[in-house]
Amino acid sequence: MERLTTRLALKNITKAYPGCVANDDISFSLNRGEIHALLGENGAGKSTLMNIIYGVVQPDAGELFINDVKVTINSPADARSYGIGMVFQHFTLFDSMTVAENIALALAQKPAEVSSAIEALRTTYELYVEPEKLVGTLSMGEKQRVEIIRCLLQDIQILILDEPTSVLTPQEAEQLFALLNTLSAKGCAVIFISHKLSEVARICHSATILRRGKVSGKITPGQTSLSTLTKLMMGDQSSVTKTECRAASQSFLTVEGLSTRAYPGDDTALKNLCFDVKQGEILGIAGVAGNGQEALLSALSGEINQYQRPAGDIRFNGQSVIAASPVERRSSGMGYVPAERLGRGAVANMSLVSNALLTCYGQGLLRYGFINIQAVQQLTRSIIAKFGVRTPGIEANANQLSGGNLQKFILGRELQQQPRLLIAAHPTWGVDISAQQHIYRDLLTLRDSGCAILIISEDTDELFTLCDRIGALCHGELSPLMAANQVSLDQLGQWMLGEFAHAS
Ligand SMILES: Nc1ncnc2c1ncn2[C@@H]1O[C@H](COP(=O)(O)OP(=O)(O)OP(=O)(O)O)[C@@H](O)[C@H]1O
Repeated sequence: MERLTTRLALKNITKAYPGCVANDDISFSLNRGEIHALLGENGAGKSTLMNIIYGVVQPDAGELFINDVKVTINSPADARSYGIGMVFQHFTLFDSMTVAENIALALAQKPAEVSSAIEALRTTYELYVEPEKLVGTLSMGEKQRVEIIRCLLQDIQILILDEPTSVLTPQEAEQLFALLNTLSAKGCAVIFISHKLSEVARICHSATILRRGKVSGKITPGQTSLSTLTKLMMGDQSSVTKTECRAASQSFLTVEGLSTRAYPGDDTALKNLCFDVKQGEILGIAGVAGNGQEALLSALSGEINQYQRPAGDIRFNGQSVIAASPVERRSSGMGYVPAERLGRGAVANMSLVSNALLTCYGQGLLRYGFINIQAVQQLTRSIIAKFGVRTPGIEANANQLSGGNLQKFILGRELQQQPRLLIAAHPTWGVDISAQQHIYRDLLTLRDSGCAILIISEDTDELFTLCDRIGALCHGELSPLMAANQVSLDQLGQWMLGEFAHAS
């Protein structure tokens, strides 16, 4: 008998962690075909609530109902048996297997059976990825489609998407919106977590706003203006207007003929990259993840092993640093915000105090080889206060912070050091609008104080808001770099897809 999930309801859900109540008496409901946005500042409790619905986290109190019958969801497998599927921000696919093999694993079927099921979805939803393609060769948009296909083939009727557009080109985001409308028309409900209010207003029928673990409002996005929506979430905010760039003629970062080799499991190799970043300007490099961004970040930061040393040259203020260690590069004035927050940007099971010390040790925190612990604690408190990091305290471990709050901490730690060159990957990834505007202002102030800033990001809105010059990386090659006000969103999207003249 076909199972049909037509209504999900949560009543009085509460979940506490040491030092914080992540979900405080939350009630929420979702009907067949509804696209429902879940909004809220960083640490508001969105991921916790979705993890409860998907069976990853158990609530301390409260009840879940499917079609008005009380249920307990103990695991993701339980959730899927009730027709609930989730696509996480970080995809859960095996790169070395084909699309059909990946899906077959989840369905316990043969890849050939899956291939014909994929064909069937093509006609119903205009949703298709070639079953024989290796997942490692797919774009982020295609990988996301594979995740959605996998959900639909498991008869999912409630689809949870966690910040789904943060990894897509503008063109891929449009395709996703069209798919969500089709899914909704066919009765599938969607929970859409996003910090981008314009897309919420465009595609969502309803929205729940969380603030500090509680429901602070329920609204109809299409009938609510963007400014009202922002105020409901954050209170009054003025958005950042980019000031005129007064870049010096002198370059701080010069990259010449930078090429890397690709090793199995590594990001795409870089092919003969040439560019510079001047003091007092922000250069933005767009691109869909996996097109060489990781290789470029590693080459610039020096976080690379000696066998992977790139060809070509990198100079900071005229001095070659191609053979310099990350520590030496930092002492020449480099600040660095890597894409990966846990593991690269911060050590997961170390306290915020220890994580602050990791890169700020040069700020007078060490004397005769001893750590001045009071000074480190004071610095940590000041980063937390200045960047509005929500945490139970300075001794909390990095992995106890919500994604957005950890991002604020890592960026704050680097900005606090007043670098002369800042290399930042996706600086406001997962950060709420209030914090985002705060970070934009800080980056522009840093630029105006003469810092050279390189931003590598998938978020084109962010790049257009901040950058003075802009370009894109695709298959390890760099597009032309042009003044941001001379480049249209469409043009940047084409560059992100590799449509530009290639360097010989
Ligand atoms: N495993 C955990 N241990 C301790 N505290 C946690 C844990 N997971 C979440 N929290 C805390 O619960 C609160 C809510 O976090 P959650 O990740 O649900 O927020 P969010 O709204 O998804 O935030 P973001 O937009 O930054 O991803 C935060 O204060 C966070 O620090």
